[in-house]
Amino acid sequence: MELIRGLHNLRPRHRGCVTTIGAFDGVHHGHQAVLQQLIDKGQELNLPTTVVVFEPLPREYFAPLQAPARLMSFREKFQAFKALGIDRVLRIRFTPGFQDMGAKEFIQQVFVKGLGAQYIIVGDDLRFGRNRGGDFKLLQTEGQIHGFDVVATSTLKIRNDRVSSTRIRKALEDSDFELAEMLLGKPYSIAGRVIVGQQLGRHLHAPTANIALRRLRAPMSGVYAVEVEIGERSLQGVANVGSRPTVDDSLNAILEVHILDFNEDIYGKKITVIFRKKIRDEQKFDSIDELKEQIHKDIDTGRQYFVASANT
Ligand SMILES: Cc1cc2nc3c(=O)[nH]c(=O)nc-3n(C[C@H](O)[C@H](O)[C@H](O)COP(=O)(O)O)c2cc1C
Ligand SMILES: Nc1ncnc2c1ncn2[C@@H]1O[C@H](COP(=O)(O)OP(=O)(O)O)[C@@H](O)[C@H]1O
Repeated sequence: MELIRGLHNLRPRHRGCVTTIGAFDGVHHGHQAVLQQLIDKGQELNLPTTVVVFEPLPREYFAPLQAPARLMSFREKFQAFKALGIDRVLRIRFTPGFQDMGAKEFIQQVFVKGLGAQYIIVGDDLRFGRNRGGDFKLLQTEGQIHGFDVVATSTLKIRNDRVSSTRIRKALEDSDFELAEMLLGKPYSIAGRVIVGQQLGRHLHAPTANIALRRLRAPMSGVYAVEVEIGERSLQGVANVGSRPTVDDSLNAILEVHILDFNEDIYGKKITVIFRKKIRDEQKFDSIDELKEQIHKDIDTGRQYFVASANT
């Protein structure tokens, strides 16, 4: 799969495709249905599939503090598109210059000149261009002029309700990992590289592999029983998602996982943490000793959870 970094990197060979545009946060069941429809259409017309995404998301650009927590990083999204069999991803950086582009100009630059789109599938609530002036209708009208078809995505419902990134964020906040998995079509996970922390964990007799969350503010916080994938191995652990108020006052969110019965150096390795069950909320302790005692209780709770779930 090819990543096209910005409109200025579009070449004549990228013209002629079927395409869709959106945030695709989570690449959930609803998104997967749209992407499959796109792949089918591409095969029918013998054209490559191109997914257009904004990075950062418009809401993150305009109101970084109010923007909802993301379900996945761009890297994870890219991997999900790749796994589904999408041919190309066009990543458009939201910049001050870009935000002034009018809706018709957007259609011209992106779909007509840039991609030579033959078929576009979008949500009927899509808004684009300066002041969100462009909508589905405008895209259809322009399609008649420029010769491309525009179709609306159909709504996918699970448990009597629309599948959406917002609903998944809510499920995660409620620690309803079963519902989140049903909506996502896969268990909710966070993947990243293990970075060096304060080297305190080993003194608490609970070393923790730390993953920086960066732009990915996690959609939930607390202590969880988790599965950890390292390469082909699947291990069990307990994780904390939060700002570690007892030992750090920076408020930077981090994901830390103590892997059960494990003693290897995994700095720099890529790991995937799958959330299974919430154990408790994060707390600020008065002393490191209290924190240590609680973490060891969490480890016991995590162990009991995995023993019980193996027996059901
Ligand atoms: C299961 C678990 C639960 C944790 N709970 C809390 C907590 O409630 N409050 C807190 O401030 N830190 C919590 N932490 C984070 C610890 O403060 C942190 O892991 C420890 O300071 C080691 O940091 P280091 O990896 O940077 O050395 C938790 C960590 C784990 C693994
Ligand atoms: N059971 C374990 N769970 C997680 N990491 C472990 C474990 N055993 C050893 N490690 C290694 O130790 C490191 C964590 O040690 P720690 O003292 O918490 O340091 P840091 O503050 O750098 O995370 C991990 O990044 C990993 O390489």
